[in-house]
Formats: sequence, C-alpha cells, structure tokens
Amino acid sequence: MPGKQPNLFAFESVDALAPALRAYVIECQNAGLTRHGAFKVGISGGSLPQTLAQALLAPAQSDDDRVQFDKWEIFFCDERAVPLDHEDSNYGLLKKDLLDRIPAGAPQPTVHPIDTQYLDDAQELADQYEQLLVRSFASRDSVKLPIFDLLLLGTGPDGHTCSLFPGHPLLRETDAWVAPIEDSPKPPPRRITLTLPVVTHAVRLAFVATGAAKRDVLKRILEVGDGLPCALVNEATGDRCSWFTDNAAVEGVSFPRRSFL
Ligand SMILES: O=C1O[C@H](COP(=O)(O)O)[C@@H](O)[C@H](O)[C@H]1O
Repeated sequence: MPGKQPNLFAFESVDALAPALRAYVIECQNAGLTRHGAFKVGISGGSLPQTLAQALLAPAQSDDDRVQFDKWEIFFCDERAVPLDHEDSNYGLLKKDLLDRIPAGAPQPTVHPIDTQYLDDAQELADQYEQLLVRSFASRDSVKLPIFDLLLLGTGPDGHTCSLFPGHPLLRETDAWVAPIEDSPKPPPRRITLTLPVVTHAVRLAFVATGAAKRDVLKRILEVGDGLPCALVNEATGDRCSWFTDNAAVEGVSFPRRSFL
C-alpha cells in the first residue's frame, strides 16, 4: 500500500454517517474550487445515491458547510447501457434520489450522463464518454489520466466497484480511461466503467458501504484483500481513500478505525 492504509470511519448508524460524509465531500469540493474553480466528482450507482442525498440535502449549518452545486461537475463512475429513464440507469437513480430533490431555483450542478444514441454499441458508448472526459479534463490536468477531485464509490457483495468485477480481464486495462463491459456478472450485462488507473488517480476516493449485508465482503476486502477490485483500489491509493461505513457493516472486521474529526 502506498505509504498509509485507507481510513476506516465507522458510525453508529447511517444517520450518524451522513453529516460526516457531507463534511468530507465539502472539504473535497473546496479543495477542487481552490485548485481549478470547479468540483469534478464521479458518482456511483447502487445504494450510494440515497446516502449521499441524505448527506447533501440537509440544510447548511454555516457558510463553510455550503454545498455549492453550481460549481459541481458530476460524472458517472460507471453506467449501464440503458435509457436514462430506465430503472437500471445510474443517472436515473441519482436523478430520483438527489438531483430532482435540489430545490428549484437553487444552484444546480452540471451533470454528464452517457450519450444514449450509442446504447447498442458498448465500445462506442465508452469511447464517447471518454471523449467527454478528455474535453473536460485534458486541458487542465495531465492528458495521461483525468484527475477527479473525488470519486464516490460503492462495493458489491462480490467486492466489485464501479463495473470492475473480481477476476475480470478489465482489471488489467491500462490504456483506456473508460471501458465497455458486455458480460457484467450483475445485470444488466452491458455497461461502461472508469478503468482502474483512472479510479486510482483521483485526488480523493470515498467508499460508502452500510448494512450487515456488506460485512462479509468488507472482511475480505479489509482483512485479506483477495485481489478484489475494492482491495486493489485500497492498495493503490492508501490514505487518499476513505471508507464510510456503519457499525453493522464492519462488526467483527479487524481493521483499525479512525475517528472522524
Ligand atoms: O452495479 C453496481 O453496483 C455497485 C455496488 O452497488 P450496491 O447497491 O451494492 O451499493 C455500484 O457502486 C455501481 O455503481 C453499480 O453500477
């Protein structure tokens, strides 16, 4: 692991986790604004958007606690090759859980969904999303890899993150920023995903994993590693990576907790 281990923050409940996640995201937001006047964040699907919405839609407690959505550029860590209003769409999920609930008239984020005219061709869908990243990142950051200010990640019960699945050849991709996958073990099979080099190049990364159903996989990821995609992210990013969990998800998991200050 580079230098240090990831930070594991465990909270009594999701209600206790949400304000800490908010504080962490705002810190990343403010660092992005200082670096380049915008906050470039990649967001995952699954259970994440709901917890994120709980964190971000709460009223600000002070000026420093403001979510400046008008400075946000939202990208998707992975996306399923389905229409944006399909129940499997990660964009659709974020829209329902978060975007539609930002009060009308309040500053709105810029959101970058996939181009749905390429749904039948996963390679083209991925290439088009990569071009979108090139247009957004290349002029400011390294042209070798985009540098997200923050990636918000989930973990599946098999240890996948984004659409990077255990043992899949995509884990060895070193060239593309965004890759297609046609055989996702979790439906729907056709998707696109940020590749591992792009994920691990982000300034900060936060996994959010809650509930007892995540306990077994968190034990494997944090105690053993097992070459699982989430463990590969941990190993490559060290303390740039933080895990926000509830106690139920890490009960009996032997890994040092940090207190969130
Ligand atoms: O398929 C996916 O699953 C992961 C994990 O989802 P969760 O519901 O177990 O939290 C998610 O992070 C990813 O974006 C999604 O496409």
